[in-house]
Amino acid sequence: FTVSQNSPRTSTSLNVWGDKDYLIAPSILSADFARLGEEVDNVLAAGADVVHFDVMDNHYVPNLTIGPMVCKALRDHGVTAPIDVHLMVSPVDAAITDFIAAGASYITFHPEATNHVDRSLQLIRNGGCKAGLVFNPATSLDAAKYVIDKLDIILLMSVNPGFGGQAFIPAVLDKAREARKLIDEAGIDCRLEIDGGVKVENIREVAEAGVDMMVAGSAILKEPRTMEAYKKTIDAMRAELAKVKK
Ligand SMILES: O=C(CO)[C@H](O)[C@H](O)COP(=O)(O)O
Repeated sequence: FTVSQNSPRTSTSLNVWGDKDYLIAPSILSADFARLGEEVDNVLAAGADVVHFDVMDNHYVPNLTIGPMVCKALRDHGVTAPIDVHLMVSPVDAAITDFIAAGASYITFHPEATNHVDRSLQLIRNGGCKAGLVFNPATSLDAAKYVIDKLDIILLMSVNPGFGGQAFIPAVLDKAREARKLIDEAGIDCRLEIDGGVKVENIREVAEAGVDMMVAGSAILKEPRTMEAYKKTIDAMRAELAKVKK
């Protein structure tokens, strides 16, 4: 993968970045890893915009998942949709470099996982990817203020990172409103993403707090694991999003 293929300004990701009010990004943390390619094909055929890819190192978070080889395997499998890599690793720069080479489209990391937030954001953008910071439920947005011109994504964790299937933490809705204000006042082209416990039942409330990129793992990728079942959930999410008051 060349940098230009990954560039948000030249790749297929352009169409799902600016043209849609809301992006739905199923988290493959909840996929059947024994048939990952098929699962990703099915969830994209069902209408997902983005593939959310959770990288956990058993150090920054208490779980161990997947790395750049799996990202490259999805590209080799034929996945052309944006791959949204959420790094739950420390340190971050080596992983950033590896994921750029592996075909990532967006890369986000936690500010407390690196000593050099500004430099790591530049590393991502210089690699042609969208760059973002991730904030845990109890972490303030302060770091975002100092690098706001280098952010394409602010990702709010609405669970403590490490595991899928946890309950949504409602206090994050206030933080979403704060982040939306920050983005709007800065006048930047920045998505506000949320991750953790998002379901058909709460997606509208999340959107009304200003979020425009929805990660959902266990709400979408579950039994019976068919394209039709995934489509039913994604369609129901979009129907809720269509009711959002602007
Ligand atoms: O980053 C994550 C956990 O750290 C997952 O993406 C997140 O939890 C999504 O799973 P679910 O929608 O089941 O809560």
